[in-house]
This record gives sequence, C-alpha cells and structure tokens, in this order.
Amino acid sequence: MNSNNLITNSYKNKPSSLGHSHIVPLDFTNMVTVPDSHEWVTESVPVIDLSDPNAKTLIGEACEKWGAFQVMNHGVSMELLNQAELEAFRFFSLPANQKLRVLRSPESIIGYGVPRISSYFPKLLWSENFTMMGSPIDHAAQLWPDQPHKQTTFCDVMEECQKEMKALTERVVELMLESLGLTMEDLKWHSRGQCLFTLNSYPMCPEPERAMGLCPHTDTSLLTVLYQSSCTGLQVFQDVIGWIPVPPIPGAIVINIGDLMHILSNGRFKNILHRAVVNKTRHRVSFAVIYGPPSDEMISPLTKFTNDEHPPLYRPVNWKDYIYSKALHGNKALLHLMN
Ligand SMILES: O=C(O)CCC(=O)C(=O)O
Ligand SMILES: [Fe+2]
Repeated sequence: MNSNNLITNSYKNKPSSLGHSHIVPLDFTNMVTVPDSHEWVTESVPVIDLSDPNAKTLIGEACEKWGAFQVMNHGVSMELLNQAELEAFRFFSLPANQKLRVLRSPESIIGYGVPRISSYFPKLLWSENFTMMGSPIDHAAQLWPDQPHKQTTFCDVMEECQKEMKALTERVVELMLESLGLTMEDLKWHSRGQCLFTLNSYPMCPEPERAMGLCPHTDTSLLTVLYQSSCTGLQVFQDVIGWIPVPPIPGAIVINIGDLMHILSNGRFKNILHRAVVNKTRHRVSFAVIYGPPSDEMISPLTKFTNDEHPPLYRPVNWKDYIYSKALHGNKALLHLMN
C-alpha cells in the first residue's frame, strides 16, 4: 500500500458526521450576506437569567472566570431604562455653555466634566460624564432655571433609575456572597452601602482609531452595574484572548466587578479590566451605578477566604483612600496594597 492510499483510508475509516455541504464550498460570489453557519462569534461574558434557579452558581463561576457578566430578568423596568437613556441624551445634547453651569469642581465627585479616571492617563479621553449622588435637584435647577417641568422630569427619572439599579446591585452582591456560602450579614456595613450614579457620553469621533472613550481600567468600586442600550463600545480584557466586546443585548444590564470586591474575596473574584471604544457614526450613551461601602469603612479580605495556605493578599483600606491611591497610581494601585 503506498502512502497516498494510507491517507485516503484513514479518512474513509474515520467515523464522521460531516456531510456533503462540508466538502463543497459555498458559491462565494453569489452570497449577499454571510450565513449563520459561517459567522464566527467570539466568546464573550456570560449572560445570566436572574430568574434561573441556578443563577447564584452561574454568578459565582462568572465572577471567578470573567469578573463580568450580563443579567436578564433583573427587575429594573425597561421603560425606566429607556427614559433614563433619553434624559441622558437630552442632557449631553445641551449646548456646552449650559452644561458648564454644572461643571464639577476639582474637589467634588458630582457634576459634569471629563470622566474622573481621566487623571490616570496622559491623554484626554473622547468622552464626557455627569455624576450624581442622590437627587440631582440643585444641578437641574442650574441647568433649566426657567423650566421647572424639565427639572422635575430629569430628577424623577434619574432618582428612580438610581434606586432600581441600586436595588439590583445589592441583589447581585447578595447572590455573589451566597455563591460562596456567605450572607449580607458578613458585610457588617451592608445596610449603609452607597452609590454614585453616572451618565457617560461618547460623541461620534471623526477618527475613532486615534482616540479612546475610556482607557483600560478596573473600577475602584465593589460592583459597577451598567446599562449600555444598543451601541457597542464596551470591551473587557481576558488573558490569552485579548480585548472582547461586550455586545449590547436588548434588556440586559452589565455587571463589572471592581477592585474592592476583588480585595474582599482575597483575589478569588476577578476585577475586570475594561475600556470603552468610540465610533464614527453613533453617539453612545451609557449609565451606571457605582456601588461601594461607606467611605470610611475598612475593607479587607473576608476571613472566609483566608487561611494558612491563603493568607490575606491585601492590607485593609477604605474606599476614600483607595480612590486617592488610584488617582496616584492608576491601575497599579492594588499592587501598592499587597502584603
Ligand atoms: O461606557 C461604558 O461602557 C463603560 C463605562 C465604565 O467603564 C465606567 O463608567 O467605569
Ligand atoms: Fe469602568
């Protein structure tokens, strides 16, 4: 038997479910669109249905493997998310001099301006941001002094959206803890958790490949819960694979694990490195609840995660000091906390 025969026989003998269509190529010149059978989809962060009885386990796995996931059936009203998106577009579409009335002062965390994380990076970001804590009533009065109706609509929508997204955040934190056999009671401060509510805007960019909406970063928070509607832009980094888009899924909300949750879990839950890219044809808006402990509460690895073999990886820190450290050291802030 010559070698050619040997090879032929090995194909013939191989049990195979491959049919005729896998031998004859497509008629490429006559294809108008790529059929589903040819579309290669990159794996992305898991999508978890919160009404699934297995949700807690799936969340635990997603936290360890990815540090990010999307949730469906999350309890935040779709109508409210759409209204908040509309209000966000309205706000960012105001003339610059009107938005500047609510410019964030250097020592404040709330108001309009460049994203807070801009200070970690040497170049300006192609984005703007408006951050609230509780009611934005004072800022709304400055934005629309003669239009009380606009003030009321903006505040009602922002407050309600913040409230519902915060409730979701707390539910997800609880599920994360439960996935490890813990409860909210293990977080002594759990009834005093606080959040910022932030609107992000990434205007159309003439040369998207030369600019960045948000540079690669991890969030300082425990958890960031983000709604991104229908425009792509968010990407997460996975070792070996590289940057992966987090596709907008109608109705879904994105959960990103921040540095403080990574510290609490003694490194078991990943803090996800992510960025936002810009595009040429669409103005993208996203909004998020940035959730964390009371500013002065010391956060350190929970004892459940530490033992002789796994000593605490990080020294205790409070959110306030950690934000300060992040502004100084950027993405290296965690290294400065290592034991
Ligand atoms: O707009 C996005 O998709 C990402 C926003 C983000 O990373 C942040 O607000 O920290
Ligand atoms: Fe972020």
